[in-house]
Amino acid sequence: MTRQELRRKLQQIRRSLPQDYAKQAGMAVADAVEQRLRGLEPAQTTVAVYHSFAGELPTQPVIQRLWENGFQTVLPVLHPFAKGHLLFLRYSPDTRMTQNKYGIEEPELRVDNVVPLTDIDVLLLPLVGFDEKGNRLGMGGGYYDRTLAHWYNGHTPHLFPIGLSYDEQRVSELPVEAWDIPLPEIITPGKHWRF
Ligand SMILES: Nc1nc2c(c(=O)[nH]1)N(C=O)[C@@H](CNc1ccc(C(=O)N[C@@H](CCC(=O)O)C(=O)O)cc1)CN2
Ligand SMILES: Nc1ncnc2c1ncn2[C@@H]1O[C@H](COP(=O)(O)OP(=O)(O)OP(=O)(O)O)[C@@H](O)[C@H]1O
Repeated sequence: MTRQELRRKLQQIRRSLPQDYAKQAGMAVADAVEQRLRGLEPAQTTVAVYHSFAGELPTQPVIQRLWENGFQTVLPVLHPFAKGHLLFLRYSPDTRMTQNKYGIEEPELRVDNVVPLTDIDVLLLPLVGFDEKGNRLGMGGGYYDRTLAHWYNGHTPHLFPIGLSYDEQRVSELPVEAWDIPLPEIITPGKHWRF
């Protein structure tokens, strides 16, 4: 199967999961993320989250839990000029939001609210599929691949990436491209994967 075929198939599987199953899954992952971050000083720790869309595991419970614990959170925003790149902006309950070209909620772009990748401690990221080596298949924009490249090249010593996913999005082996960077960790409702 090609990447595009796999992407379509996995997206279809994810979209067909029942609503109550999705809700339980989101809560289970919120618990696991909370466990994983235990011991970190919340006020001093910045966690990049994302707003789920297109059948992704619901991240609202994760975001809610991080706020309850006092973590600093940021959300990805499509870069206004650099195609295929993300910016990360401060995100709190009173952040003014807008919708990007894909219909995903993101903070209004204000330069004061941009947080450099070097100031982010934990990068929670979406995926469409993953395999037993931590390889990741995304939506196809290369956005997170470009973000992960900074980490992989050692430019972000504090950053730690963790993928969030349904168990149903795992395949035994993904086709890998030169720019793909495997994730060190993925949290699903059923398992905490460390690669
Ligand atoms: N929740 C969430 N936020 C995210 C991402 C994500 O995967 N999930 N991204 C992670 O990169 C970025 C947005 N990336 C996207 C890339 C492609 C399409 C998209 O709809 N592309 C095609 C259809 C592809 C398909 O359905 O297979 C299109 O434009 O029609 C949407 C978002 C930033 N924010
Ligand atoms: N580090 C990079 N530098 C330059 N181009 C890149 C980089 N990473 C990915 N790309 C480009 O981005 C495009 C999309 O890549 P790919 O299909 O792997 O996206 P994805 O991982 O599914 O999406 P995303 O990371 O946005 O969730 C590819 O055409 C690739 O050439």
